Amino acid sequence: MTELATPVAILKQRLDELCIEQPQGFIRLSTPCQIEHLIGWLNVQSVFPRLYWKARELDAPEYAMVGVVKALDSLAALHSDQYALAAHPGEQPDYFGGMAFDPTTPGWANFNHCYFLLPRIELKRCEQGTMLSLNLRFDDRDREQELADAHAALDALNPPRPLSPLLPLSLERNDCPSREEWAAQVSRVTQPDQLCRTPKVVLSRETCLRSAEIPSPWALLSHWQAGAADCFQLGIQFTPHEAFIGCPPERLYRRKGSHLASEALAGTTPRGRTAQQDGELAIRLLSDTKNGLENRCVYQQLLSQLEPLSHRIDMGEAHIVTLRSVLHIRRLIHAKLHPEVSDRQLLETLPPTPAVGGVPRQAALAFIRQHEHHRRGWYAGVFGRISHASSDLAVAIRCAHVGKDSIRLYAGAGIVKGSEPDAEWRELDSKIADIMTLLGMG
Ligand SMILES: C=C(O[C@@H]1C=C(C(=O)O)C=C[C@H]1O)C(=O)O
Ligand SMILES: [Mg+2]
Repeated sequence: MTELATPVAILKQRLDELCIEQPQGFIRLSTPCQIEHLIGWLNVQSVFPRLYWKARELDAPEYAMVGVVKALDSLAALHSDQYALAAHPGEQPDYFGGMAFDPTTPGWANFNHCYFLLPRIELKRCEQGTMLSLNLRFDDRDREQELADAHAALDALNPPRPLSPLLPLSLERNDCPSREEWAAQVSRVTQPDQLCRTPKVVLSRETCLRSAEIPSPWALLSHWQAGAADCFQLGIQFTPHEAFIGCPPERLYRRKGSHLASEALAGTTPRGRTAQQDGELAIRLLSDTKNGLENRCVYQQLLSQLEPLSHRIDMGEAHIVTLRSVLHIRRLIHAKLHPEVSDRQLLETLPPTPAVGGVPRQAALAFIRQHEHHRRGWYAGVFGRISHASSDLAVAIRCAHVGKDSIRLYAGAGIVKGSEPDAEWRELDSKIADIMTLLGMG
């Protein structure tokens, strides 16, 4: 018996026992399992979608899932699905997925603007070990069909295999916008009359790397995450030849009951070569006017949006977050939400934050729609886990779209008074440096 065969056999037996009962609502059948490397397991599954999620705390559980019990393509549908299941007593499910940056513009092929799924098969690894779960529901479908689908999902599971190493690639790079176009866009935003209308616009770049041989997105994510332990780690794949992966450092929010944690993460400098240089750069970053303004735009908007939703809001001091290639300024925000505030309301209100859009929001988005020529798709959107009891969502930056013959890397920079095109271009490069190094292009 392999590390998968026994747990699958146990779940099948539990499923057969379930047939005799009269199950209602949502049911999760779980059993311990020996699988250690979740991404390696995900890489060999044949069912889509495949999804991976880990929050940025070092002890956060890791989730890998395949297939769907139900997929929701709007926040309204997600909200009513949660509401329907909450009518049945017992456990409530976790939903996973994300949203595009701007639903009013064309997105990526095969990526809905909004997509959250209740997974069919879920592997969850935490400090106590790994659990394999089979999810089912009986409130909105034919019982026999649901049992048959669940059986088929177990039958389709493949045992894990080690991921292949990343081989050196020959990649051709193309930036959109080009360096010259970028300089023109930055100059436009920093014109005094434009700054009066939009004090901050986050401009972005798509770096397209082409090659005849593209590595598995899961192998890429596995190597990427090894150097990004203190970041969120995510991946979603709807079809065999395209996936969205990333290791974002930024939290949109985490909600536990009515306690909300959010943050303003904005203001950047590339890392130094020594700890002493990093220390000096950190002091300079915290006192820098341009970077301070980038951060202030984010927290001011978050505070004003959270104000009507909360009893109480607290914000911490500005501090430095040290990542592998960059330093950022961050301020943590905590709020006690009014009891009726839902994830739907939070997700309809907070994104896109000025960390990825700008201020004022609508004018900044209008500028981006007019001047950016690439499709952001799910880059700078939202990605994470939602449940009745708690939710955790990342701002989907430091991400890549992995296609059949290309890897598209995305990076943005907050353009404000004092931004200079060359320095902001270097900032974009420092934000993709981790993945570029992995690809042998560092
Ligand atoms: C937009 C991105 O990052 C945002 C922009 C930052 C900046 O300009 O200093 C820093 C962190 C994020 O707020 C990105 O990484 O793509
Ligand atoms: Mg910046």
